[in-house]
Amino acid sequence: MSGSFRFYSSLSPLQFRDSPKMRFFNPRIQVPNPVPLLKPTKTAHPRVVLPEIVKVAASEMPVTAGKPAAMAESGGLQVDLVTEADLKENGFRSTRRTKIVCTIGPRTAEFEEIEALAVGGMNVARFNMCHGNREWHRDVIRRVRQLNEEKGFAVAVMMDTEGSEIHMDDLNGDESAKAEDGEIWTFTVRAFDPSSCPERTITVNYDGFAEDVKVGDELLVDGGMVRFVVTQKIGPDVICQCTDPGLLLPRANLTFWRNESLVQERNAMLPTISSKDWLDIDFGIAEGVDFIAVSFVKSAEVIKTLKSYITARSPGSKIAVIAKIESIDSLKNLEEIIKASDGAMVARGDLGAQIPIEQVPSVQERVVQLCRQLNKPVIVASQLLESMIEYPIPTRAEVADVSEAVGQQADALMLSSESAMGQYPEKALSVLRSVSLRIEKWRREEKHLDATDPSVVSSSTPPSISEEICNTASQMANKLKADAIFVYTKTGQTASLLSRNRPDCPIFAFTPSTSIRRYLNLQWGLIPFRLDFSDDVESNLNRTFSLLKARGMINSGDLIIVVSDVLQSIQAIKVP
Ligand SMILES: Nc1ncnc2c1ncn2[C@@H]1O[C@H](COP(=O)(O)OP(=O)(O)O)[C@@H](O)[C@H]1O
Ligand SMILES: C=C(OP(=O)(O)O)C(=O)O
Ligand SMILES: [K+]
Ligand SMILES: [Mg+2]
Repeated sequence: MSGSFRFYSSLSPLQFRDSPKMRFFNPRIQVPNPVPLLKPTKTAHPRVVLPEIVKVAASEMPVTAGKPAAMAESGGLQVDLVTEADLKENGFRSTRRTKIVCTIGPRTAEFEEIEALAVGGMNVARFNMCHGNREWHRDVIRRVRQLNEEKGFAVAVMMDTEGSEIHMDDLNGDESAKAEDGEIWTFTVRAFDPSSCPERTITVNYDGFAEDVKVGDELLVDGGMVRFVVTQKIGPDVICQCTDPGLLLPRANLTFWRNESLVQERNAMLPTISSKDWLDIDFGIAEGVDFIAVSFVKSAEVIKTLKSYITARSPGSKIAVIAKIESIDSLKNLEEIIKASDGAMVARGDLGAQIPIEQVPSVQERVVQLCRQLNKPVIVASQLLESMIEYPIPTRAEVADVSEAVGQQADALMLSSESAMGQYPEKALSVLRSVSLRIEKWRREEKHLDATDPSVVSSSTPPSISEEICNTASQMANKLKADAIFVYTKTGQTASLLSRNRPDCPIFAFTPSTSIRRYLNLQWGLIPFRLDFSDDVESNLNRTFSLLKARGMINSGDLIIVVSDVLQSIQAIKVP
């Protein structure tokens, strides 16, 4: 305890303006407010003079075109090779290794709100096609693009499909409905005018609903937030009695269980990608999203189909396909699914409604490990900071859950309702950020004490040259205690292979493509920059040294391991 308070002792805790009682000492974790601390000092280099916490936090510092130049003048750095345009184009940088995905919703859809998330460290903005309409999504996605262009961010856009899940409809415009213990409710596929919908009646989106359920089945809303037992079936109406009361929310997901197992009848045959999803995918391709996350993937086939579809529709497109692991069927085919995909998401919300909840942590661990082996980025999603939808500070248990995912070295953590419709999106983001930085640092220190740490990744068979180069470069960087790895990469592949090794130092990745830059922004430890490569290798090196020196991210005398996928080489260089 004293350790953590010493760590933060020079900081003022956040001012909890919305909750007067929080102004007094609160034993729950104190989150440093990054903003006032991060102003670069005019006279000296932040990395040299600031205390430890600031040294870490300074990596989250937004750098605008003007500031580094001013810093550079006073610090005597040579920025002659770095143009203002380079600095602007490559705006905000952070050396936090764990990336953050934020779901954008009504609470975070305005330009200023998205900007606040980007400044707060959002790497990927996620759009859930379950909610809103295409016009809404189009407008907001364009705001993210505009922000990237104007301020030099590399926030990637992820579109998440609705999928063929069974869910309730929109509650006729009501925000929620309360189901009390013992009450009788009807779930039906009938359609009603909003004004004529009978009381305690919920319409369901899946036509086969009444055929699939049996009297005696348990009906779980949102994975068990509210429970019913089926007492009677009358034509398309399923009559249920409430056994666990609670709030019914619009479009809440429905599963039914028989003898303590998930019921999979005709609903198991629903297509993973529905007709509406295909239209959403066309929309995503047209809007140039960076990632498409596919809900309720059951097998590798659907991923392969989607990837061929994207290639046919948009040849040369770089849209990456992420498999959401949330369906019970996906667990049987995990390896093939992940191999076929460009990444995976542990979608713990629905996963916890499809398998017994106590099995979710082991599935998470398995998926994270498998993705690392197969060199695919992995996102741990849902309920990380659920209480922060309402409260400005997380529970200790939530902090422990976040720490676990960071300790597992997942590529990214995701906020859902916390950022989409919660009261404290920026605070939730700041908790993910500070917990990530703290646990990453702690893990590096622990590793140095533990000589047996087996963080070397196995090679594939047959071995590939780039994989061996990246494994060796990462080991070299660790052994020589290098300050950074620089990688010059055209396709991003070499950068991914370095990230997969989870080296101790940050990996600065330079690529000529803005879309690869955004794609790399999801991956652990990569700090991607866009840069036109010249044919002269020496000049590329000097330009990137100057660029990062001007930002205070490296210093003269630092040891850099340089990897290039064009030359297939490793070099160890001291920064001039
Ligand atoms: N585009 C949107 N429009 C309106 N509400 C949204 C939108 N995206 C997310 N939300 C809200 O945020 C909540 C959390 O988002 P998410 O986790 O993506 O969805 P779900 O709860 O359906 O799994 C949703 O239940 C919904 O209330
Ligand atoms: C991320 C998830 O998917 P969605 O929010 O789309 O239900 C989940 O189920 O955890
Ligand atoms: K979804
Ligand atoms: Mg889901």
